[in-house]
Amino acid sequence: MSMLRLAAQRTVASRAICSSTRAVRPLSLLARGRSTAWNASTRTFAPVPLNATFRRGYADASKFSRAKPHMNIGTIGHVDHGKTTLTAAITKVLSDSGDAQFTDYSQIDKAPEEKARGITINSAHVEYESGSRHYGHIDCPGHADYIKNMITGAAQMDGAIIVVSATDGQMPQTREHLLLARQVGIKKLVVFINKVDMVQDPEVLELVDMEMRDLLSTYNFDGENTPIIMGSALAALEGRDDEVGATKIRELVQACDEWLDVPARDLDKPFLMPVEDVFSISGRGTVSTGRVERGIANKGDEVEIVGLGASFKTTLTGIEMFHKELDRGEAGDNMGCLLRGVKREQIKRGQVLIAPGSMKAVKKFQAQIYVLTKDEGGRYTPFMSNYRPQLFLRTADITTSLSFPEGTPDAEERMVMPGDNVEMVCDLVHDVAAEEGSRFTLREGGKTIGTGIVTKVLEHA
Ligand SMILES: Nc1nc2c(ncn2[C@@H]2O[C@H](COP(=O)(O)OP(=O)(O)OP(=O)(O)O)[C@@H](O)[C@H]2O)c(=O)[nH]1
Ligand SMILES: [Mg+2]
Repeated sequence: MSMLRLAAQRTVASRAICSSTRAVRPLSLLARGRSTAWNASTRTFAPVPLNATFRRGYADASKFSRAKPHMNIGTIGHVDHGKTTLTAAITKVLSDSGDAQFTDYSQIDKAPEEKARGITINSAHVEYESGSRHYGHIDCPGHADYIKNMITGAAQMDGAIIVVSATDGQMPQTREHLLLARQVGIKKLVVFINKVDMVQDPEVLELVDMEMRDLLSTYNFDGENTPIIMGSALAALEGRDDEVGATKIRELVQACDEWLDVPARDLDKPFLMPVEDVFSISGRGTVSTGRVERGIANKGDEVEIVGLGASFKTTLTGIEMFHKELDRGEAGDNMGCLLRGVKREQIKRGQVLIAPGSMKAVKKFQAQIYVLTKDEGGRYTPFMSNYRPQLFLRTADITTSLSFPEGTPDAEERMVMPGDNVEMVCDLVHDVAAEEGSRFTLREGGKTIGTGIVTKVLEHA
């Protein structure tokens, strides 16, 4: 193991990563079309401005087919382990059988800063099909500075592929992403041990495999039975060494088909879609994108926008998914909604679109919180009442103060230690749509320090 760790440290030390904490808007399915869009007649991606893309969607988009069940998955894992290469490789291998449009690496990491630094910053959406499913795939950033974008991406996934490099073995964001995946409700993962072309010693691969199984179990995934595929995303992308390249990609997709479950969709519950991103389309209005968490929305339905100070109603005048038009969106869909008469400034990430009256914004709630230990990437030291971390709930990111519930003896002197499970009161700076059972993550200074679940709403907005 020491060899692996040493190799890992070397790799990290050798990476020249300038650290920027600039907040970056994630790309969304529609944002992806901001610079390229699939042209069915020429079978190529062509540069198209966003506005044109969305308008074109309405002008000539074909209908989205529901012939195969739709599932949202994506790539997570430590920086540089090959998530984007794997994403591109999947579309390449599946495009050979006509089940995907090849999306090259440079079309996924296409922002100038991503290209300059060779890392993913924004999560990106691609789509492909297996024999039995239609997949929406979100490629997440691995760099610790962009965990915020990773959380937003992972929050939309029903299952995930965790990529780990055979040369490094598990690394800090391998662990943190697993924990966050668990927290946002991902139940099953498939592991892809990448870069096997760079490892000659089979024992090293065995060790990475064993360690990943242990780690999965630590975070309450099924470590014993989770499929682990070993291959080389780069070989597959470059069309060489089939036995570690294309063959392994096909095995990976098959493992996703067989192991990851399409979750039971809450179609009967009232509609809820967290806002992931917002665009303004001149001449048409404002579009909000996100994954429908529950329920159904039909074109023409009234929806309410709730959270971050907003609460108003509007009409859904259009629904689009992967540039194809829909008459209705349902739980699990990753879609864009055209909203009547809403200005771009009126809606932002962190709010939700809901069936009118089905949920309220809250300012204060009681929650059961688990505080991560330093080994889990959390705090080294305890904290006290009035501690103020960032609270991530669905796509919202809000400062909260934490205090002990009324009546707690010696509340002022009480300390919360890393590893503690505590009941605390969250008093939010802005209101957010939440209810009992809503899950959230607490972060501070670039670290995940806790996870929690709302147990009782104390104050509505
Ligand atoms: N030798 C080898 N190199 C690989 C393989 N897969 C990816 N790489 C290289 O590893 C580097 C990082 O790959 P990316 O796909 O950008 O990694 P990533 O996980 O998306 O990185 P972030 O998104 O920044 O977290 C690139 O130089 C790839 O060419 C592989 O199978 N073998
Ligand atoms: Mg990447």
